[in-house]
Amino acid sequence: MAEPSRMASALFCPKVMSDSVLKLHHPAADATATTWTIHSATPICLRGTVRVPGDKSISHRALMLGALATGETEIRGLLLGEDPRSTAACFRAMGAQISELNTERVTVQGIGLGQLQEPESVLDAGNSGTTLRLMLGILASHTDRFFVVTGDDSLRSRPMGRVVKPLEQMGAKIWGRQGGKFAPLAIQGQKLQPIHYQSPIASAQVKSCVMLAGLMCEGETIVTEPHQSRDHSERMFRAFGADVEVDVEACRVVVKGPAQLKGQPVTVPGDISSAAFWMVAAAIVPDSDLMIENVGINPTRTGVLEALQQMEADITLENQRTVAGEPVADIRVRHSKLKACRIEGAIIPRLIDEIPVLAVAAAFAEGTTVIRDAAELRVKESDRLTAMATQLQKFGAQVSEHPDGLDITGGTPLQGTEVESWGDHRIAMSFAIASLNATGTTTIHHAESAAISYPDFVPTLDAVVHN
Ligand SMILES: O=C(O)C1=C[C@@H](OP(=O)(O)O)[C@@H](O)[C@H](O)C1
Ligand SMILES: C=C(OP(=O)(O)O)C(=O)O
Repeated sequence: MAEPSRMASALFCPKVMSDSVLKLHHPAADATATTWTIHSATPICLRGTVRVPGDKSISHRALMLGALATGETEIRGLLLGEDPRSTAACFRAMGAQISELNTERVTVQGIGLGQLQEPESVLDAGNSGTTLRLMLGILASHTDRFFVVTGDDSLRSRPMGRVVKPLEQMGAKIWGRQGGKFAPLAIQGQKLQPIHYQSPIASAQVKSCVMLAGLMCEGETIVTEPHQSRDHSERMFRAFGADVEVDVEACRVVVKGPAQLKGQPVTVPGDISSAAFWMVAAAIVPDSDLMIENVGINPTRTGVLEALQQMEADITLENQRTVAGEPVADIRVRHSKLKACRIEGAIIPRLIDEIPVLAVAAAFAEGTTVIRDAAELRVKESDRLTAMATQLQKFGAQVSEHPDGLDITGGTPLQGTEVESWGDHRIAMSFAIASLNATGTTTIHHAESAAISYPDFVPTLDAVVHN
């Protein structure tokens, strides 16, 4: 537990802000878009307690496995972001009974492995790569049923060949744009054969897609990857009764099928990817002290903690515990002087979604932070390397872009500016954090995307900012 006197200052610091630091408006030309204007006229600090929303990866998997299991799955702490909503809508369209989504309690009445119904229309994964790629592994193995899947402009430009290729090796029949490389994709379900797939990329989406297809195969479906990616599927498959073996050293997973899944209670921990915004905010804004409660600290996700600790951020983990098979802690972060670090190699999949906000931390760190082996960021919701390089430069930061990373030299004071987020949630929220320690006003376009993973980002920011 935290030292009591410091806890008290974190929890009970009086809030004196009279007005919101962040203002929203909808540009006349596009009522669906939201622009954020953040004004840091007087020195601010961040204080208090934050409870981040449920983990996005675990939320998707709980809905999917719940739909494939027999019996009821009860989910507590589900993320109510747009991405899990897309997953819920797709599985409802295939016959799963999913109650109204809320954070308290969602129930999924599963219909059993291989029993999803052919949907009457196109399945829309929205902005969510996880929904589309994981769902493909499930649909491909549903014999005698036909599916068409698509997504928004961003998702239709993201590579699907990485999951289509192993599924085709298993016998799947999939058609799509450019020979199956891009959605929309059409799938004619087949009886699949198990394979040993050596994935060229460390991707939990690729691994999970093949594992999901393997659930219905007879025999061992094996996936190896160059570095270990997040292991939420492995943990949840086991909890639902599937036979899964993991060799962490060899980055290898074996699924023995056919499986029988049984509905389970799932408690979703807070998302460390959402917590990362507050960790960086508290680390860079002078006089800040934030307690971030109930954060999932699964070791395959904690690269952001290690990177920030390497940067000499003042971080302590308190109240460590295990909730529904996932390690959880409260994370306290206080402002400190940051130092540059190198982020590359095996840690990259363990902090892949946090690189944009780590780039913000680097802009305030002494020395040059080097990020490499992160070319995957070019095929996320936007090209996150170009987005961070070009827009941080507008703030006055010294950033150079490399094919697989960034060099960021900290120390130059940032100045408020006008930036584009390309409708990418992680980019929009990263710039909001940068603006807290920039002088003047920052305008962030297309920030409505925050609702993809963090619908309450703006009220949470307002609650913790003090001056
Ligand atoms: O499996 C998952 O839930 C995810 C895996 C990651 O993608 P990749 O596995 O494609 O790197 C991550 O970027 C994404 O936000 C969620
Ligand atoms: C990359 C992300 O998600 P997805 O691939 O599911 O769209 C993300 O949330 O940062």
